[in-house]
Formats: sequence, C-alpha cells, structure tokens
Amino acid sequence: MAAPRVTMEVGNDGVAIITLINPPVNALAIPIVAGLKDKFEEATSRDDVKAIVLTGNGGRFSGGFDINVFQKVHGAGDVSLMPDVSVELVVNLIEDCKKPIVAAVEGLALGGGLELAMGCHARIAAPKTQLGLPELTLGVIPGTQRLPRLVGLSKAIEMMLGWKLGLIDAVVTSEELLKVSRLWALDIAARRKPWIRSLHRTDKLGSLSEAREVLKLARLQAKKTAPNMPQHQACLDVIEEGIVHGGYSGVLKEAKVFKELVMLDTSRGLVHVFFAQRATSKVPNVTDIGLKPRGVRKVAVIGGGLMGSGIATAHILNNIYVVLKEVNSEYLLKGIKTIEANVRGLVTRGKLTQDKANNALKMLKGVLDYSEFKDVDMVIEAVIESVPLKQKIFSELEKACPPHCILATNTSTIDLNIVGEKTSSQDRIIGAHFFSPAHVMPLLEIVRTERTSAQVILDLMTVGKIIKKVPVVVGNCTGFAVNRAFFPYSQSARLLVSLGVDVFRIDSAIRSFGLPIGPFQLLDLAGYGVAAATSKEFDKAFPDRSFQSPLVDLLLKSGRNGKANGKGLYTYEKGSKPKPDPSVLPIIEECRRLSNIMPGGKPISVTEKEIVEMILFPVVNESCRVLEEGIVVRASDLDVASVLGMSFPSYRGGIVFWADAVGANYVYTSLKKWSQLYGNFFKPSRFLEERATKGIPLSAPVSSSSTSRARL
Ligand SMILES: C[C@H](O)CC(=O)SCCNC(=O)CCNC(=O)[C@H](O)C(C)(C)COP(=O)(O)OP(=O)(O)OC[C@H]1O[C@@H](n2cnc3c(N)ncnc32)[C@H](O)[C@@H]1OP(=O)(O)O
Repeated sequence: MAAPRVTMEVGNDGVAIITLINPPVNALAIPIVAGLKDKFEEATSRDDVKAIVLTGNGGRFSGGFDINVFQKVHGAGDVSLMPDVSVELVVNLIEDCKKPIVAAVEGLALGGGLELAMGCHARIAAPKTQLGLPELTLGVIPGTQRLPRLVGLSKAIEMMLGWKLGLIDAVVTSEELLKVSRLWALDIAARRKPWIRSLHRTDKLGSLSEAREVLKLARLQAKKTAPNMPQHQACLDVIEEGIVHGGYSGVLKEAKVFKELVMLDTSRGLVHVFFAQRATSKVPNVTDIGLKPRGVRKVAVIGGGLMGSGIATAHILNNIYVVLKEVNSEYLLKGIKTIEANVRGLVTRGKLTQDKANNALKMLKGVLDYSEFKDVDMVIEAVIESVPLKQKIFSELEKACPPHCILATNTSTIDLNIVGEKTSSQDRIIGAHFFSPAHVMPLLEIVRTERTSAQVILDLMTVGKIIKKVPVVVGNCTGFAVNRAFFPYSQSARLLVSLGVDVFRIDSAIRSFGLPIGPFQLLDLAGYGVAAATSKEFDKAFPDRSFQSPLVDLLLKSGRNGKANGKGLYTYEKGSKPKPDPSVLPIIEECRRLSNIMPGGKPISVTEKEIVEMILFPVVNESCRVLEEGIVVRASDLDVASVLGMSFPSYRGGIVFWADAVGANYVYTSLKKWSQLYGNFFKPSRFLEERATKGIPLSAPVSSSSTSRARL
C-alpha cells in the first residue's frame, strides 16, 4: 500500500485542491497531519492561490484521527506521541487562514475528520455522507467548540453524545462536489458568500443561563447513562469553558483534557475493543486463502419460537428472503406474529421507517413443509435443544436442500458433531449462535467443527455482516466461547448467595462495575427453565468445577418463573422498573440451609469489590481454558464476544483485557485463596497458574509448543 500522503493541485481558476490520501478511510495519520500543515502553509504563501478546497481521496473525506496512534500512546505510556492538531492545524492554519477554505466532503467525515471540515469556512457535501463524532466511544472527547456554534448547543450535545448530524452548507452530487466547492471557495474570496470562522460565531449559543441549563440536564443524563465513563462529563465541562470564556479558550482546554483522557484505562479499553472487533474479520485458513464469498439470497429458518423469529427478523430487515418453517399452522402464525411485532417495535422506537418495515415483511414466507427448501442457500435450525429432534431435522435437510446449501444450527450448547452425526454433510454443518433478542444483539458466534469447510465459514461470516452482526468464529465445545466462558458467572453469584451474601447487593455490585443488569435480574429475564437446563449441561460437561445451587429449583417450586410470569426475585409491573421482592427471602434462607456451605454457619462478610471479583474471576479462569484449548482464534476475540454477547463493559476492554489490567497474578492468588476456603469451584486453571507464575499476560498468544488442543 502506498504511503499516506497529502497532495495539492492548483487549477487555472486559482483554487488549490488539497487531497488526503490514506486508504481505506483517509485516517489522519501523523504523516497526513504533517502533510496538511505543509500544504496549507504552501497554499497560503503562493500568490497564484486565491482559495482552497480540502477533500479526501477515493470518495471518503476522513475517518478521523489515526487510532493506531492511540494504541502507540497506550503502549508507550507517552502522551507526547499525540500530535497537536486542534490548535496549530485547525485554528492557526485552516480557520485563521487568509484565504477561504471549503471542505468538499463525501462518504464520511468522522471525529478529527469532521473537525477539519468544521474548521473550514464552508462545507459542501455529497448525499448520504456520514458525519459523526465517535470520540467518546474511544474514551476521549471530540472537538467541542465549533459544533455548538454551528448547530446550537442542544443539538451539538446530542450529536456528541449520540450520532446525528446536519451542518452542511450545500448538498450536491458526487460528480459536482469538487466543481461546486471550487466555485464556493472563489465566491468567499470575492466576498459573494460569507467568510465564516466557526469558532468566532456565537449566534447559535443562546444566553449563558440557557446554556448552563442545557449543560446541567446533559450532565444528569450522562451521569445516568455513562456513569463509569469520565469522557462524557469532561466533554460537557470543555463545552462550558468555551461558552463562558470563548472558543479559543475552549480549544486550549479541550487539547489539555484530551491528553488526560487518552491516558486513562477507559480509553485503553475502548481502543482495544475497536481493533479487536476489526480483527475478528481475519480468520486464518478461511479469510486468507483466496476464497470468495458465495451469495446467500434465500434462507430457511426452522422453528418460529423466540430465537427463530428473531433470526428471521434479522435477515428480512437486511433484504434476505426468509422461509419460516413450523410444524403446524398455529405455531407458524405465532412465529409470524412475533416477527411482525419485532419489526413494528423497531418502527415504534424510530429505528426503522414504515416503508422499510413493509418491505422487510414482504421478504417473509411461512411454510409447513420442505417444498420451498429446494433452492435455499442456507438453513438455520432454531428448534428446542433436543438431540434426536435436531438429528432428524438435519437428515431431512440433507434430502430437501440443494448440495451447496449451508446447514446451520442455532444450538447454544449441543456438540455440532452430534447434531450432524446422521448425515454425510459434516463439511457444511456449522453453528450460527445468535444471542437473544436475535434481531437486536450484535454478536453472532460462528461455530466450526474440524470438518466444517472454510467456504461455509466464510459464507456465514459474510451473511453475518450483511445482517449487521459482528461474526466471531469459534471452536466446538459445550457452550462454545461465550456461554462456556461465562457459565461460572451465574454459578458464582448463586454460590455467593449460599455463602450468605444478599441477592440484590450482588446485582447492584455488578451493575456498578458496568454490566447493565446483575446475574439475578438476568436469571429472571432468561427464565428459570432455561437456567435449569443450561446448568445441567455444564454440570455434565464440567463436573469438577460446577456449583450446584438449589436456588432455581426452589424458586420454580414456589411458582416463580422470573419475568415471564411476573414473579421472580424481582417484581415486575408494567411501566415501572423491576423491584426487589422481599417475599423471596425465606426461599433464599432455605437455599442457604440446603447448601450448608457458610463457614461456621454464618454469612461471609465481603466488600463490593470482592463480590465483583468472586463473580468475575471464575469467568476469567474459564476464559483461560477457552484460550488454552484454542476455542477462539485470539484472546481479543473473547473480549469482543464478552462485550457484544454478555454486555461486559466495553470501556474495560473485554474479559481478558480486563483480567490483564487487574493482573493475572492477582486473579490467580485470589482464586487460590477462595478455592482453599470454599472449594474447587474457584480452583485456578493450569493455564492461569502458568501465566501468573511466569508473568505472561493472559492475552499473549498460545504457543504451538503449549498444551493447546488447537480446535481452530
Ligand atoms: C482528535 C480527534 O478528535 C480524535 C479522533 O478523530 S478519534 C477517531 C474518530 N474516528 C472514529 O472513531 C472512526 C472509526 N472508524 C469507524 O467507525 C469505521 O472504521 C468507519 C465507519 C470509518 C469505516 O467502517 P468500515 O467501512 O466498516 O470499515 P472498517 O473495517 O471499520 O475499517 C477499515 C479499516 O480502516 C481502519 N480504520 C478505520 N478508521 C480508522 C481510524 N480512524 N484510524 C485508523 N484506522 C482506521 C480499520 O481499523 C480497518 O483496518 P483493517 O482493515 O486493517 O482492519
């Protein structure tokens, strides 16, 4: 790939076109920032240049500052590696330039890219250009000064904390973009159009007291929605600085705060997740062997229950034709109704237009037999977790589907080799493990066996991206990567209860750590039947380290089934948040009596931090086994899967990244101590012990000489 560079061409009309060239997104890498400074200095000093147009090569303006530099800063712990963009380049060379500068924006202008455009004196854009300020998602703050001055304070805050935009001077076709931008720049030079320095504007800011009111509300909101992310409050503080003391003062504070934030763990975690997510697209021996994805146009989904209807919804929303098969018309109708409700729900929440909803529903057909299966490209089986039923279905599919058809199962636990045992199609059998609700949750765990073909894996990865999921390819074992790594999560929570810790205190500690709900609210949500069934699978697969709590059985016996019947550990009333149900306390007492593990018969005393660690360190421990067995390609895949599948806080970088930040040795010694006190459930795995004692990070690749069974 050619080195990143900035070019300048001066036309006969006296307009200098300065172009960013750094594919694929024209990120503002250090040589680009240096190149921009050079070219703007040159254009300013040349007599034949009357006006300037700034644009990006290849139909994309700029994806923002080069995030690789963040990683270098994090690695070296040296913030001075961050170049000064905001003052020297954007204020001094662009905004205060003696010649007018117009940004010709196409494709995308994100983060620092948008800031460059806002520093220009006008912005002309091609239709459907994506404008956004994603910096908060990387743990830092965006340019905070120009946006409120261009679009008003409330809208600017909404855009910085969310993703909406509209601050363009004119929208023109791609073909006309450069022509119109040149003319616009010349018009500014000749004073036929206004010469506007965004930082100097105040007309949209409102009065100081109005601004303070808007900021106060935004601070309250940020406290609620992003309590552990300092960049949100910092962003609002810097906006306030600019409003009270002027835009330039705001820019100076912004640069200082940016450098403080970029060194925090929040930014380290978020930047890690950014690259980790992109790395999941690279699967050795699948994406690097020259295969081309085959198109998947028609998909059959078997089973219209909660998962099947969610999976069907995800496909029709993305223009893939779906045949939904059920065993009788009553179930089929129910499935179709669920899909319609899923789609309607998106319209109600403003996430989908009515038109798109109608089109999506046209892509769905309900069937009761296999006649429509003769030309499907992929089948996803989503029936109940029964081995004989799945085996029967896969034998039937082998006859009903064309030979190229991908045969996928949405099982969350059953070994894929067993599912396909009665077929001779093992090379096209694959796991497509969606997370509920399947049309909303972003993770798609793609489970391969030793026999699944690379082509089939690549095809499913491609469909996954089309339906806007993040596909993570994993190996075959009980629970695959996510459920396997997280099975100790609910078990340790129940173990703590048996040791005398309060259920609601556990949930609250986990929420403060950053998961959206605690393990017991999750239990209520999933339903106790599902919890009992999955517990059984894990007890069977990992009897040496499975904790068998009587809690779920006791809850079921008392007529409770969580949110499904409105009676769980919490009470559920329409329109109000779930409330802890005190009437559950005798059941919990009974559970403690039956478990009989409280040392000396007395509840243990633990801090909030210990609660979090006693719940999550066993997850780290199991993650170590997942890594050692080669169930994931790389440790960061498990980080992405934990964030997207389990809502582990992204700003902690995912489960393995977090464990390394805490320190493998600390995790190991804590688990060892608890295993001596409370038994084998906490016993550190061999992988953890080895890494901790040798001082090797858990995320370091598993070497070929290690004991890995390399399932991938
Ligand atoms: C000082 C400033 O205010 C601070 C900043 O500007 S911080 C940066 C703000 N910008 C961002 O956060 C944008 C991040 N990028 C994205 O959201 C998406 O990549 C995108 C919408 C630009 C493009 O998405 P898409 O077309 O799906 O491609 P995607 O796979 O994500 O990216 C393509 C490649 O570009 C890289 N890339 C994208 N944006 C990048 C960036 N800002 N810096 C460095 N690399 C970047 C990706 O890592 C990926 O590399 P790979 O092929 O080696 O894995």
